[in-house]
Amino acid sequence: MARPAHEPLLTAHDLHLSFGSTRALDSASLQVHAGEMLALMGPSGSGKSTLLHCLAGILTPDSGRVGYAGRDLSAMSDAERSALRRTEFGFVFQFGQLVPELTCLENVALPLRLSGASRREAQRHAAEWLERLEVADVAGKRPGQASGGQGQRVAVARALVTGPRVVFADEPTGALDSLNGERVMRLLTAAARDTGTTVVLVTHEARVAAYSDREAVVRDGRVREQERAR
Ligand SMILES: Nc1ncnc2c1ncn2[C@@H]1O[C@H](COP(=O)(O)OP(=O)(O)OP(=O)(O)O)[C@@H](O)[C@H]1O
Repeated sequence: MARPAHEPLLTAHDLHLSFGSTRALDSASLQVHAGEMLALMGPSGSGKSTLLHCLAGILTPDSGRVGYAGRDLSAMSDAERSALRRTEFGFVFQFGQLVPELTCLENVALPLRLSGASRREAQRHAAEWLERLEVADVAGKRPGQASGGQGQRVAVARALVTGPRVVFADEPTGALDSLNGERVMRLLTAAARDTGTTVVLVTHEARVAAYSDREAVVRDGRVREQERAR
């Protein structure tokens, strides 16, 4: 059934999550609309990554509800949640998401291969995405032979190659110098806008958040400032 256009694509409602005695989320609520790019900001340890992981169905909150496209993530089985992550979501992290033994091309082709695409088709599509992210020259290299900035652009290509509806990015430029960080953000933003992909981004850098449509500030496990339109 089609959802009304104004309904948010992703919602977190009153999330609580503790790790032992650490209260990581304390009544966190958030809404993300289809096609928007939202930056989660806030001090270190405030709960940004935990909130991102709950929205992406990687972590299950102790209480509260995460909704995606009108479905309740907490009501799904583990298998349903992992299928959703594989088919609808893409991920970019700060470090280590590429398989070191595979070439950059094979890394980008991997999610397509896992969804059943032929090797040839997957590699053709992967090569297009490497081109788009301006890293076609590292296609045959292993990630260890690429620079940090190139590696992150390969990671963005890998996150987008399956045509996800949402990309979750946790400090995607955190390990890069400012020039490379800007380049990753420029290309990620352009690709997301072209394809209408929703992006939820965790960053502590204002110049990275400046690429987003909207910023939400997480403090003490709660979203303190939301809907601050840019
Ligand atoms: N797996 C875990 N086990 C125990 N404590 C955790 C775990 N993950 C997060 N925490 C704690 O939960 C709180 C929130 O962590 P989280 O990583 O969400 O913060 P953050 O805002 O993303 O921080 P940073 O900007 O430093 O990455 C912190 O106090 C952190 O130490």
